[in-house]
Amino acid sequence: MTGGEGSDEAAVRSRVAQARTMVVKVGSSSLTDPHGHLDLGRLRSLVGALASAALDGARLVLVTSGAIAAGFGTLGFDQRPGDVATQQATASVGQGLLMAQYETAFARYGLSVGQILITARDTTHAVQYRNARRTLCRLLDLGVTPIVNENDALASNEIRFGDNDHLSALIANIVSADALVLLTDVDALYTEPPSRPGARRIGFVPDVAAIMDQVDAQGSVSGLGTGGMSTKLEAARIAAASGMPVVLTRADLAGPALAGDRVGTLFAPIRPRGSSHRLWIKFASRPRGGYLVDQGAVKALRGGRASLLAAGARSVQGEFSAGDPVWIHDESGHQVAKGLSGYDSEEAQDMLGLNTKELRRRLGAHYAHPLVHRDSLVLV
Ligand SMILES: Nc1ncnc2c1ncn2[C@@H]1O[C@H](COP(=O)(O)OP(=O)(O)O)[C@@H](O)[C@H]1O
Ligand SMILES: N[C@@H](CCC(=O)OP(=O)(O)O)C(=O)O
Repeated sequence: MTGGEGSDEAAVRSRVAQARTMVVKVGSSSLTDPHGHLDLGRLRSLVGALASAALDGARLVLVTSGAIAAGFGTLGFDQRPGDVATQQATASVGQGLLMAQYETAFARYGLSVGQILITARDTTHAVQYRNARRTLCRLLDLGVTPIVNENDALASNEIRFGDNDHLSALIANIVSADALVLLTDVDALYTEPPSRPGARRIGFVPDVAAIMDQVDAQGSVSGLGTGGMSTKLEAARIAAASGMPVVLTRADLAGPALAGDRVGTLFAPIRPRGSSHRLWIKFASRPRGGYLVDQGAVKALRGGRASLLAAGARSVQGEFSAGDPVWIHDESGHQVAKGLSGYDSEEAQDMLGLNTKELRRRLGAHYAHPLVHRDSLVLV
């Protein structure tokens, strides 16, 4: 396994210990009793650990599942509903109950909470993303702990996250967190599901990208959560590639995990921290179309810090508006980069293959700019 940006375990632990802004994600399996109902004792002890960190000066965002768990008993069901419409209705009932419990639990420590319900669309569109960032950051500045969940009642099936692991990594990007803490029902990542006899505990992962296919992360054993370990590994990959350390451990170890103590699995950052804007382009934006570019353009882009000029673009793929995220493909159709287009797909058609001088002469000065500016472009 190769070492990443911060491959020395002690150094990464100390980054967690010193982290000021942290996103903490807790899964359904850590908030429920054996029948799948919300377990208030577990919720309150989690809040105890979070409150203690917050009172010590940490700026925490809690990404919490549990709306369905909190709602299905009230509706008279004896288990989590299976169909999407009933799940959504149950989440709508349960989300209020869940929030009420968090509000009461945090209030015992004199702390306020604010609810943020988010859909995948809120993270894939630049304007909503900025809006979410502004609200979350303002809540943190006001000393409030934002409590985030997916807006299950409204999220449509095709675009929903479905599990909160991925969402928590994107929230960590949105608030430029210093660390991400994933709390679940196992103490650490294992080489395979821990119920299997040969499973070995992994304490430190210097490079999450390198470990992804070495670990067997089959779906949830508890049947209460949705993502299992594979969505947690994916969340850890996004966070590590965004330059932040990740701790994965059991929810009752939240206190030591937030303090940077030696618990759970620690994932080292694999890159220096990027700007929130570029991280959004890389991990959250969903392009609807793109540009196919020639070899010269690919070379320039891969060389680093180059913009995509119209001269190197061969064709426009799909329909998009100026400002939309787009893929940049090479001539064999491989993804090279992602970025925000400076032009509508229709305008861009007339610009293909033209150099800056020709663009200015034929189409006017407004067109003498890159198709995708380097500040809004990330290699993939
Ligand atoms: N390689 C692995 N290491 C650790 N846990 C694993 C692994 N593969 C699968 N799991 C299972 O993943 C489960 C946690 O995922 P999930 O139930 O979705 O939790 P949550 O509700 O916290 O999101 C654990 O109960 C564990 O049994
Ligand atoms: N958003 C849903 C939770 C989805 C879910 O189960 O997520 P997780 O437990 O984190 O795998 C809820 O609040 O019930």
